Amino acid sequence: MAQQTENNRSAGFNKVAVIGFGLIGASFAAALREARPEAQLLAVDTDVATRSEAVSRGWATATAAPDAPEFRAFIEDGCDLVVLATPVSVVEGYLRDLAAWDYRGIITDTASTKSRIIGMAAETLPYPHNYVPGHPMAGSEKNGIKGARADLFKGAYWILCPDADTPAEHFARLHELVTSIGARVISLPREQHDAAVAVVSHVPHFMASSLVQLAVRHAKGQDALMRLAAGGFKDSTRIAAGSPELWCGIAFDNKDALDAGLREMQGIIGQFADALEANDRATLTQLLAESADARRALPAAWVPCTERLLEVRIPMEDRPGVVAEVTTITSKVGCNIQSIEIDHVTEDSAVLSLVLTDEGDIGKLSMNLINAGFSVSFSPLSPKEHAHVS
Ligand SMILES: NC(=O)C1=CN([C@@H]2O[C@H](COP(=O)(O)OP(=O)(O)OC[C@H]3O[C@@H](n4cnc5c(N)ncnc54)[C@H](O)[C@@H]3O)[C@@H](O)[C@H]2O)C=CC1
Ligand SMILES: O=C(O)C(=O)Cc1ccc(O)cc1
Repeated sequence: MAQQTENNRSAGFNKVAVIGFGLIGASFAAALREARPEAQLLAVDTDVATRSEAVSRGWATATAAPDAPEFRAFIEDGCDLVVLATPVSVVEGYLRDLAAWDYRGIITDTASTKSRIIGMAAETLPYPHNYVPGHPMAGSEKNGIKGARADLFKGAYWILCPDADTPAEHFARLHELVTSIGARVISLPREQHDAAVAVVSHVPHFMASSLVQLAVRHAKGQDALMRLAAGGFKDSTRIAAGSPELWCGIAFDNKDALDAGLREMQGIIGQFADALEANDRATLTQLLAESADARRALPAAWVPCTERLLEVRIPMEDRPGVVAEVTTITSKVGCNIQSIEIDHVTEDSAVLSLVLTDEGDIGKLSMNLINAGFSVSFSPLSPKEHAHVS
């Protein structure tokens, strides 16, 4: 275990380029600088003021304009992680640069939609398996480095989308990185990502924006109306203040799922309106009660539990895609992977070792893994036994 832990520590990233140093890129960099102060961090951004603020805040060890020779030199001289945190519309040029410079390190991104960027990466990158799509499910209505904070991702979910070609070590390293900045990883199949976030992030944004539209239309000629907007209105519309350009880009990158979600919402609003029109109190109460129950059941802020840990060991001889399959099954049943290690047994066989916190349905996890053809062994682990957790 001591050797294993040592290996995992040395697997931390030492030279990281963050491209796009706005709300998300700069917040990630700030968190990484706290978690791993010894790592070099290059901030790449088109905006001069952003670059100078990146250094003055201590969130980058160096900066470069996209066309500066320092950027290429950093990539070619041992950069081991590139994080793409620009709007998706400008990502393609960077993928081309990385391909032209024969970059062989890991690439991830933070984009709110995945299908377009995944398509570009598959077409452009010579080593597409080195690209592991990512998406932090945290942010804010502010944009740019001015809105960035080192604690933005604390307690947040961070989606990773490995696939059958993703090397187990890449996933393990990114998992360690994401957990080191206080976020928790959810593994999601690539093809499910955009439809899933349409429902929980993109449709809600447009609903918030619609609510504000409604109020603005009624406020015309009624000066006091907006001042009456109380807590409830503010709670449900905060995100509507987000960047229109960013959200227009997200909408068109996820056009079909967003369109379907908005039309479904029209139907749901219609159900409320119909019940009201029909004086149907029972239906109206029923709809409200269903929503209230589901809203109350949302988990409170997540605090990692490291008291009762469980180790799951899964042999992975000659089988591609084990990490994607196993981590997706784990996320699906609500279990949380605290850390992930690969113990190499022989040259072509290894054991995937997951340490789980005591969340989710372990019974279901075991059943689903066995049904998927894995042989699994579970054993309880005390925090002391698992040095990597602390
Ligand atoms: N805003 C949010 O709450 C969240 C955003 N995201 C995603 O993260 C990505 C970044 O979003 P934000 O940080 O919110 O945007 P932002 O607008 O705050 O930052 C974008 C940064 O990229 C820079 N930039 C623009 N074009 C560039 C180029 N060609 N080369 C280099 N830098 C360039 C801008 O100067 C700015 O500093 C987007 O893909 C977004 O969908 C993901 C989760 C949450
Ligand atoms: O501001 C908030 O609370 C958000 O939910 C922000 C957000 C915006 C875009 C994403 O892709 C993910 C999260």
